[in-house]
Amino acid sequence: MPMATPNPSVTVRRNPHRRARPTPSTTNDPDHLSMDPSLAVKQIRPFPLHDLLEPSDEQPATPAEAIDSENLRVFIRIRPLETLRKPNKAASTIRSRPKAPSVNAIRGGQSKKMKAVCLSVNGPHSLTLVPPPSMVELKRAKTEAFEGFSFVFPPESLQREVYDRVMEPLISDFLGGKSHLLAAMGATGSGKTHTVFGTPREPGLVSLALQRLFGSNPPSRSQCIINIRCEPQAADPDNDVLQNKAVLTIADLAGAEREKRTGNQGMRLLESNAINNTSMVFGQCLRSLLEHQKNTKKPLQKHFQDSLVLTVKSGEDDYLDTSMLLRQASPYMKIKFYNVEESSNLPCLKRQPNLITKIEQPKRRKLNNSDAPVFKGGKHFDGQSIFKTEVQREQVQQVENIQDPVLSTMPTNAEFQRVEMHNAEYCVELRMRERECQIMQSFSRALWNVLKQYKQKLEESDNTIQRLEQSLTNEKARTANLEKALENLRRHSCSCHKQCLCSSSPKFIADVSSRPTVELQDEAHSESNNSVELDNAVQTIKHDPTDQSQSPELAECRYSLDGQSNISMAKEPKNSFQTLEVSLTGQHNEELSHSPRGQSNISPTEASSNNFSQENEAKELLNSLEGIEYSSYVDPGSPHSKASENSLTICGIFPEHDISMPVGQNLEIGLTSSSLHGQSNMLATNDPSSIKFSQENEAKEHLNSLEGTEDTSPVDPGSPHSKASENNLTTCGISREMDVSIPLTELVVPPRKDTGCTDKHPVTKVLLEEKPESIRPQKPRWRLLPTSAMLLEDSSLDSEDQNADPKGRRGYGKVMATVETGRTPGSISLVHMLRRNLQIL
Ligand SMILES: Nc1ncnc2c1ncn2[C@@H]1O[C@H](COP(=O)(O)OP(=O)(O)OP(=O)(O)O)[C@@H](O)[C@H]1O
Repeated sequence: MPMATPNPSVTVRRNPHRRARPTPSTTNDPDHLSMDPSLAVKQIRPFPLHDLLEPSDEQPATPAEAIDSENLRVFIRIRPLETLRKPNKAASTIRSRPKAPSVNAIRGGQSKKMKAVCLSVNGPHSLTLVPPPSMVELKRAKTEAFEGFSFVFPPESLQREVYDRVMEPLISDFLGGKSHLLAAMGATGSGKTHTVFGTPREPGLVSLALQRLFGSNPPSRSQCIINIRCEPQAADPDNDVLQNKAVLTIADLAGAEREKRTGNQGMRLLESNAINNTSMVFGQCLRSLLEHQKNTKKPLQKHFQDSLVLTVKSGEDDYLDTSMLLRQASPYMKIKFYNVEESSNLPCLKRQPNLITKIEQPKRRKLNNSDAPVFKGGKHFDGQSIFKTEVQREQVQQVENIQDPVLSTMPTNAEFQRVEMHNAEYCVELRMRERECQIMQSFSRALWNVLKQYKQKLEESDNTIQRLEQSLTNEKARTANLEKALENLRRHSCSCHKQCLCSSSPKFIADVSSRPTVELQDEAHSESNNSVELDNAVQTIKHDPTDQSQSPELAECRYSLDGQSNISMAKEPKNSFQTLEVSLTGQHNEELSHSPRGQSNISPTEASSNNFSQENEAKELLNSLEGIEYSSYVDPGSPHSKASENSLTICGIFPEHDISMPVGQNLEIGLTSSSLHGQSNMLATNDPSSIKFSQENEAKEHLNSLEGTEDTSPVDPGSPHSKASENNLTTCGISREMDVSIPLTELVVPPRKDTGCTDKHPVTKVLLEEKPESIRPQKPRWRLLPTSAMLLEDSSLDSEDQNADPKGRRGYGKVMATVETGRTPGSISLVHMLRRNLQIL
């Protein structure tokens, strides 16, 4: 019972292949597949090659055609399926496919695992392509028959069989002096390489040909073109064969690949595209030959035989590849050549790329240069003249005449190779460049983004820097304002103290004139504190002598210090000598003036300063204060000495390198109210080694009378200054590293009974021993009280009783002591202070 067929129609592929028409044998008999396969093959109409090759206009054939002509030989070899078992001899015979299921029956029946095939060999020159049932159902394809092949090798054909039919004639012609080309063409994996090169066990065409010629090893896969050139060894007029340089070209072309099947990516994909392009170019070359042969005036001439071996796979999965190849290669069988014997002038007829280029270039130049004048026959025409056009036409005709024989010549094997290689290389290079461009674009984009980010960060950094600079400027302005405010605050504080002292107490005024440095610092004696601290000074002013703006202010600066105030005076190092004047007037004013070297009268307040004009004397004073040589000098004739009757003047002139008085020395000045002689009293302590008192005699007398002690300080009895200030008690002391304090009202000395000082200057001696090595006093000891309060203060000489009594009773005790001793309150207070300070009691 005949089997049902899904596709009763069979199409015979013709050129143009799109005009497929049903096979005549199947148009009227839908059950033709049920017939005997041999009958079915017979009913398939052969490929109408002659109809296609027939010229449109009936013209006599060229002499060459009449002499010798043959078509391009196209072989087809069907690769066996992997699971296909080698069929037996009977099954391998060429037979038609009666119906679709019978295709499997041809190969089937032997193994259930066998794949379905789409190809069936109809005969030695034809085959049938059967689409898969799925495509048939969708009516997307139908069965087609292809015929006219030089030979169809069934899957079971052997390598040797292929060689004998395909390669052996070429080798024979090659050895006879003819060039040939053999190319294997087909889908990937269809068996091109296997056919061309084969394997060691099954050598291919090349191997067998080389064995025939020399014997050599086959090359590797992929696209490979082998040119075997026959070189004449010697000129032999009798042997025409060796005079020709015959070339046998064997090409193993790259197989067309379907990307969906291969799944190639990246470089493999690019390579696959190049391979497909190569196949396409090769097909275009063959199509060009096919189209060219329609021109009967210019028949294709060749001097060698070309052959093409098509390799196909017969599996259903390979239907598309096989169909594509068959459709593409079927028209190639119509290519007809007119064989010509290769002669010595043959190269002249071949395409000469260099010659064409040389000819075409001047033609293009002249054609493009339309404005160039053209001379002919002595006449001149511009670029638009008709004569010029004729000349150009002649030139073009000349070029065409040159090209005509070239175009009429079939491309040689080398030209095919060059075209293929060139196109392949060009495609690969083009894609590589595209890829490089893409990479460079990506890199440039990334680099641009990075640069943009860096630029943004840089702008942010600039903005931050600007903000910081602005903040710094603001901070500087704020700092300047704060300094000004601090300066104003200091001035205000000074003025407040001054006002307070002026209103209620004797003033202590530090008057800084030409060297208005209140704090004196000596770098040469940096280990000591070169300050003169007036009690617990809180006012410290540094003055830059170069700053003129400060001079007037500081010159008038008067520091009125109470018990918690200090004035530190520092000497600048490069001054040769300086003068410190501490003057106590009758109004209890003290002025400190600090002047540079050479200025003896530097105190701006004449009533309160004594001047030293002689440096030598100042040095002596300093030396005597240092225990070596220090002497003070008071100008007896100075009117200032008379004006400062009730003042104590301590003058020191400090040599440049031996600023001993202020360096590391502190001056303590005890000031009491005018209790001894009804006038102002001063008590000052100085270095015990050398002190000069202006009124030392009187002071000693008072002290001796009060305490019974002796002061052996040298005093110039003839000094008019001493006479002028006879009513003052002046005790000056400059002690190293000791504070100089000026209690304006009361000098409170802590009792030091254990002090057994026998020095001639017990006051300063005690102070020297009492004071610690520290630069500043640890805590304030002096209180600044108004004179009136001091007068009412307890002046009891009994320190123990005083300490024992409560504060509220001190005044009472002082009054009582005054009554008992018959001393004035001022003297009692002075004695009290001396006792406590000097630890005499
Ligand atoms: N006629 C044949 N008989 C047995 N095996 C074959 C035959 N043809 C091809 N093969 C096998 O099929 C496989 C693929 O064959 P081959 O490499 O020659 O294909 P190809 O067309 O050259 O592929 P590509 O285009 O990728 O180079 C090989 O393993 C080869 O041995």
